[in-house]
Amino acid sequence: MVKRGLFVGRFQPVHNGHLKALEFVFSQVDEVIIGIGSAQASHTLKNPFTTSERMEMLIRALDEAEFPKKRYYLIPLPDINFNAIWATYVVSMVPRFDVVFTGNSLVAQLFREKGYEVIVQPMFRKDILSATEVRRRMVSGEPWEDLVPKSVAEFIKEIHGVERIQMLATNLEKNEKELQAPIRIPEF
Ligand SMILES: Nc1ncnc2c1ncn2[C@@H]1O[C@H](COP(=O)(O)OP(=O)(O)OP(=O)(O)O)[C@@H](O)[C@H]1O
Ligand SMILES: NC(=O)c1ccc[n+]([C@@H]2O[C@H](COP(=O)(O)O)[C@@H](O)[C@H]2O)c1
Repeated sequence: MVKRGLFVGRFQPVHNGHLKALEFVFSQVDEVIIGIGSAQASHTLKNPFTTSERMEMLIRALDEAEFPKKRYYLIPLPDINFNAIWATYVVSMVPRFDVVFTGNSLVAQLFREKGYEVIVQPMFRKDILSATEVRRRMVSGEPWEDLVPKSVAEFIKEIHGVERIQMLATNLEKNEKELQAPIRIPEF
């Protein structure tokens, strides 16, 4: 029987750390189930991209890295905000798997408590290879392209992703300023 591994991330956006982690996962199992976490979320500073955009990034990045499509499944996983039953919920949403690969300690704990084998995958340059850092650079106008696969950088440009994040940041700043502005009591 094929050995399947589960790997969950939000991929906001896909970066070279994810690719390194996935290379490791592909070296350990025959097939990889890639869960796209917080699938309901988009258009916020923490989760700027839609699930369909994140899927497209994964497909292009995995093509670029020459992982054959028949070796992976992409499955959107909306949050349920209910940690005690999250692992059971994931099991109900994806095909059978044998082992979980993660660097997220909560994900590791929730699956271990349900009796699953969990392998903590190695981290690669976490100081710069994190989606938080990619988004920070996009907002501040710093170069971010080297942190993501070439095909992902091209796709983000195609969909005007940087403009979207910068707009979200501007809107947030504007809303914060409005909230801080003194309330004017109209004169009667
Ligand atoms: N630099 C990295 N090297 C290896 N694995 C990584 C790296 N960054 C994230 N991962 C793995 O990706 C999964 C989490 O995916 P996620 O999309 O949330 O990444 P993230 O960069 O931590 O995101 P964010 O910064 O937005 O919270 C975890 O299993 C984590 O171990
Ligand atoms: N209770 C829940 O809904 C629950 C619990 C654990 C992880 N998750 C999700 O799994 C994903 C894990 O990815 P991160 O490593 O980016 O946190 C996220 O989308 C996170 O929201 C959800």
